[in-house]
Amino acid sequence: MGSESLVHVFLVSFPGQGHVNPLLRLGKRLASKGLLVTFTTPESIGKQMRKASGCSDEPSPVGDGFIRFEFFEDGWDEDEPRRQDLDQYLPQLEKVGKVVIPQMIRRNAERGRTVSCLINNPFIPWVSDVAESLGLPSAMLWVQSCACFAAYYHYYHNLVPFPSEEAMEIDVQLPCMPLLKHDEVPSFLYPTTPYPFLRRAIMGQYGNLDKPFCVLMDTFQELESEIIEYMSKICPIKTVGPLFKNPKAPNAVRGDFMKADDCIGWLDSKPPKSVVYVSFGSVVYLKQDQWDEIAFGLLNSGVNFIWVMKPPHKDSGYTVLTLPEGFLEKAGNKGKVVQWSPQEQVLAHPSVACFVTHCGWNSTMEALTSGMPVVAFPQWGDQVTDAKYLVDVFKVGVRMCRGEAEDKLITRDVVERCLVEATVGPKAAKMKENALKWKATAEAAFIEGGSSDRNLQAFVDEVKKRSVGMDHSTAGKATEKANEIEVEAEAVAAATDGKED
Ligand SMILES: O=c1ccn([C@@H]2O[C@H](COP(=O)(O)OP(=O)(O)O)[C@@H](O)[C@H]2O)c(=O)[nH]1
Ligand SMILES: O=C(O[C@@H]1O[C@H](CO)[C@@H](O)[C@H](O)[C@H]1O)c1ccc(O)c(O)c1
Repeated sequence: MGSESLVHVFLVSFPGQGHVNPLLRLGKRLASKGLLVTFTTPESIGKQMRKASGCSDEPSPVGDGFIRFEFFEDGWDEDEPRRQDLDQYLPQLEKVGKVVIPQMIRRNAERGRTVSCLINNPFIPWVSDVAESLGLPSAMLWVQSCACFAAYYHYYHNLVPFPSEEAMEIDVQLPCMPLLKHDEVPSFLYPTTPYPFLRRAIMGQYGNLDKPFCVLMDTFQELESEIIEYMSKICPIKTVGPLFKNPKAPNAVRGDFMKADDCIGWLDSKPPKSVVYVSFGSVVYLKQDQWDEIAFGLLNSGVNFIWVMKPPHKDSGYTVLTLPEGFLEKAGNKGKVVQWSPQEQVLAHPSVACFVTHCGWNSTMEALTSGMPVVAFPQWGDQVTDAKYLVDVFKVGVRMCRGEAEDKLITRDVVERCLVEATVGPKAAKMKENALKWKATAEAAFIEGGSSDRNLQAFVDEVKKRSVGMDHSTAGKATEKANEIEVEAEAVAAATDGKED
């Protein structure tokens, strides 16, 4: 069957690696169940994805369906530095996205690929407005834990007290969740957060929560059972994780912004469970003095290690981190420093003993699903909550710090102690045992007939059912609305021309 006769879903992603990965993984899962999937995000990232991962606008077969990429211009010059400032970039994305996404949908309809459903991830809640204005069904993929989803929900609706300027250090008790200390609540909710624009973006999603007919989540029933059950009574949640595992679609289609350095051969040469993998994801940058302490902690512990040292974006304002003098020589063949790693493969490698992680939700799910114990080094956002769960609830981790808000230098001795605790002795063995249990539970969830697979199938069936009503007249209505939006946008642009920067 050609791709054009398939039901078509259109995925719109916030341009961050930790957002693109889960949405693209969802896309591959949907494609493997027989849908045509178009994945879009701004061209500035599309350009990187094309170069590093070969993403193309031609449909690639995935299982019973297809996936293709179609990027959009965000209205700014190629090297516009304001893209690194989300306070400015998020409103720009909304302004442009509300015009160009309907145009893309109309073009697709004209080419025989009528869109039946729009799916977005958080930070770009306006996609639900676009869907509504076009009369299209929509869904949202929540890319963090259900625990964080619940925390934001209770904050948005003012259901329990959260830390405030008057009471900064209060603990937070949410239903069906362990007591969160003040610094274990997603840090965008702290009154002092340096990222209020991300709180605004997430709150925008909650303001729009009545629009998607389904909230998909990259978690699984058995991992967060009580809170999932609780929140499912309030929102139309479907857990579909871990999304990074796709039995029917191997890794051919990927969305990395940077090509991964090869380190698998090096790992092959190391004994089983002898390597510590260190990565802080795609957005966290530590300070130089902290970097130095980690470097000495790694050397002093004597472990083998792979350390990801990604270069900062030129407009990010971060200075390039350096390694202490003579570090690489002292580490010799015990250590490998890379700019970007093939993380899924690294976590699955038998030589890797543990993962020093910033606890982003993707890294958390990938570690749990790979049976990999962690050393938790959270910084901000959901990471501080994920660290709490990894250590105290899932019992697969040692805590190395409490987050950026604490503003505390973690010394080389603490780094060394945590690395030893996570790799040798009875505590390490117990954490590994727990991690392997989570791996087995995760596998049972995503294989055919498992809880996540059933939810995903139910979602696909619902999208197909809703698409039946979407005959030519509905497609025509979408085209008409897209035309109206375009005309309105042109009028606004003409009226404001020259008045803006
Ligand atoms: O060297 C690296 C570092 C990270 N990742 C991937 O990048 C994503 C990072 O997402 P996460 O939510 O953990 O953190 P973020 O980067 O969003 O802070 C995960 O899927 C990782 O597997 C990777 O492939 N190579
Ligand atoms: O929030 C940003 O990225 C990460 O997203 C993950 C999924 O929500 C999350 O688990 C992880 O902790 C986050 O680091 C993000 C923030 C700012 C920015 O400029 C980005 O490009 C991404």
